[in-house]
Amino acid sequence: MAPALDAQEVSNGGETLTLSQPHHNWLNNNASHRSKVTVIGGGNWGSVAAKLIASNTLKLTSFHDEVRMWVFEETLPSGEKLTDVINRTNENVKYLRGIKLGKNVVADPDLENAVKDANMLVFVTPHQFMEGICKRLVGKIKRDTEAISLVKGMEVKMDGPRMISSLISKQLGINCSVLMGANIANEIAVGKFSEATVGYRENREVAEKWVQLFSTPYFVVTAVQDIEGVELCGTLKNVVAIAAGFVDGLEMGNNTKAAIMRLGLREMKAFSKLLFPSVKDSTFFESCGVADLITTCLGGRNRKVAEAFAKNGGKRSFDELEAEMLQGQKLQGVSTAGEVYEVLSHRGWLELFPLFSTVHEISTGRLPPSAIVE
Ligand SMILES: NC(=O)C1=CN([C@@H]2O[C@H](COP(=O)(O)OP(=O)(O)OC[C@H]3O[C@@H](n4cnc5c(N)ncnc54)[C@H](O)[C@@H]3O)[C@@H](O)[C@H]2O)C=CC1
Ligand SMILES: O=C(CO)COP(=O)(O)O
Repeated sequence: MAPALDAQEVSNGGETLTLSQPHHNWLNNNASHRSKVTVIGGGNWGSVAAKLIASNTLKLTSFHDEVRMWVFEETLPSGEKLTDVINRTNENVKYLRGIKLGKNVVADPDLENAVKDANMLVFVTPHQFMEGICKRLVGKIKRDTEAISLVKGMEVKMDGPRMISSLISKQLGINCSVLMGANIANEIAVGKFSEATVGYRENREVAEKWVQLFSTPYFVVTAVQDIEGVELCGTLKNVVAIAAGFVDGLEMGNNTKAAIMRLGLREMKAFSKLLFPSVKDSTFFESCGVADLITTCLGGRNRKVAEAFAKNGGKRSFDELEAEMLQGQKLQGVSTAGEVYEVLSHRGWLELFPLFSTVHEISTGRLPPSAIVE
């Protein structure tokens, strides 16, 4: 979390705001104090996030135009490097083919170089890579940096579950907000309307700066002071989406799928509140809650691969189906189900969460897909 240094009062359109020193620079439109944004992750959602941000940094004087995007380097079948192709064509041909990112997006394969001038970091990679990325960034981040995590997932350690925003905050010593919502990346990439929720811990000014950076007429962002609630919604709905995919694969129909979504929402809420009693009921009615649950259970990648898993009677593994169907994109629901299961069994809560635990047991082959409705 950013240290609360000497509080200052500044005037903002007649309203007096009290700001801590690290955030003061953000309100200063002087070119030397413009905020510089780096997106860490160049996958499907990472590329769309960079595109949204880059359309705004060109218009808003409080940001540098250029948006750096750290891309995990890979060699394409043509023999070219992915970052070279992105910088030459302005397209992420592997993860978001056919969409121009904006000329001010610069792909960078060097993580340290990508963050060296930034004071706003947007984390958006599959959650399993976040621990390694954070380790590489220790000591490389500017002091007054603010972060936001778009990553849906969590970690489980010996001392219990840890949300990705806390991993970032603790490892890097910076404040981290989250942005989650009903956000299927391919739809936003072509300008179809959607909403999103920023979750923040304390500082409303910081949250508003993130809202400003992401908002477009077709991407409407709202901020709520419930970081754990927002992040747990985004994380747990992926487990429910796996269950919805099983139901689709078994051709059980819409009523059954709606029942799965209802039970899933109930378990999402119960689990979140058991872990963090401060989580607010109202958060489940924001885009990050019920709306993300619905869109992912209808049109997400977790649903799609789980449908194929159930159609194959569980005989082909998720890893195999993921590699074949998503071509490098990653599922989060199967590993999240495993992480949730670990928390549930460790705390003796398995019986309280039949949907979450059954998803894990089916995904690991201990139960058949039909167990989802038993
Ligand atoms: N795609 C979507 O529609 C949405 C995704 N999200 C969330 O955003 C996060 C990122 O998702 P996407 O951008 O879609 O990623 P993705 O599913 O496209 O994953 C591929 C990314 O992983 C990277 N990668 C592969 N191996 C790596 C390694 N060893 N180290 C670091 N990176 C590596 C690839 O370079 C690529 O950037 C996930 O938590 C996801 O749940 C959230 C909302 C929408
Ligand atoms: O999080 C998402 C939409 O908000 C995307 O979900 P999938 O990873 O299942 O595609």
